[in-house]
Amino acid sequence: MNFSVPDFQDPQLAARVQHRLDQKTKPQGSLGRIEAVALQMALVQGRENPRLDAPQMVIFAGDHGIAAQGVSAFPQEVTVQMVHNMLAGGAAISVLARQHGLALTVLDCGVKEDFAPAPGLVAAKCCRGSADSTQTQALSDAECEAAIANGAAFVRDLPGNVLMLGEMGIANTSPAALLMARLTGLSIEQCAGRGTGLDPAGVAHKAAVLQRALDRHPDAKTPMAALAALGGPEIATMVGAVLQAAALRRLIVVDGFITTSAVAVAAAIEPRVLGACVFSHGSAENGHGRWLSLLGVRPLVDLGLRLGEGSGAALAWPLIKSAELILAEMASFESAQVSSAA
Ligand SMILES: Cc1cc2ncn([C@H]3O[C@H](COP(=O)(O)O)[C@@H](O)[C@H]3O)c2cc1C
Ligand SMILES: O=C(O)c1cccnc1
Repeated sequence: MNFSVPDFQDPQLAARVQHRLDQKTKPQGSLGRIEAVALQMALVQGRENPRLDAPQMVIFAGDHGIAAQGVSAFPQEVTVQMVHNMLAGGAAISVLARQHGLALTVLDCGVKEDFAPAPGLVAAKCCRGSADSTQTQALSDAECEAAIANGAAFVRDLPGNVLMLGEMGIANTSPAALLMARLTGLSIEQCAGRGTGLDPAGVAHKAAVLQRALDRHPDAKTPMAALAALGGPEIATMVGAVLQAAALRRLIVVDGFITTSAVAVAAAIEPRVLGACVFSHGSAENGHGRWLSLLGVRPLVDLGLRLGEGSGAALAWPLIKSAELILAEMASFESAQVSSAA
């Protein structure tokens, strides 16, 4: 596994782009975070005139053995059912992807059942669902490596220069919370949340289960060891996809808590990936805000979302697109013959 991710920090390019933004017909800095996103996409693409081409929303789907411990409010078969719903165009992400012209692909990273071939579905199984991490490693080392390679290979073949992260997998807030606890050192209570809608007793049960998983794997400390012991198929596949997308200078739009877990593992392996990531929203899931602060990043919007599926990334897409167009199309004081500040 060797991803050569560029150093997106280029002070000279940044100064040139900032100068261009400052010359546009507006008070300096008045477009706020939109200007920061424009600057970021220039640095990611390594050019003064970044353009966003064929954004790809990818739903990484997988199942989780830890679901057997009653850590989700929904049964495991919902993963398969929701994949069908997404392919049929009826899920939240189907609606939002259609609305915004985002190509939508479901990547089967390790759903328990097999799917018949279908338009918009790509098979990349590393396993048929992870094992229960309270009992054994969630993914064997070989499965985890296969998942990372699958994610990287998938992104290499993907058109466009924007990767938008979505996921589907009943119980996957559990591996995400486990990875958060292991990577940050925070207590499991600070990382585990309601997921699909557990009540307080359900959250307490989930935290107790997750503490057992952490205790079962005390030596899984490196990012790769933690990912295999505590993670899951769609998270591991996403880690490979994120590393590969950053290596290819693609902008990565991160959705909620689960996609953040994959980005955090990728960043623990190669910190430069964070430079390629735009975080769409602050999820209402308990640990998310805390994790984003520790990663030193700020989400674009806060809409009280707690769905996943890439829904927040899709909702933030128009803001990201606006940043591109402001930089590309807005006139300067000189070209529009507007007087600049006195
Ligand atoms: C109908 C339905 C649609 C969803 N779409 C995304 N998720 C989200 O909820 C799951 C994670 O929460 P937990 O860890 O509590 O199971 C993931 O599938 C995530 O994508 C859904 C969940 C449900 C029930
Ligand atoms: O933030 C998320 O990604 C999330 C939160 C709850 C349930 N599913 C996903």
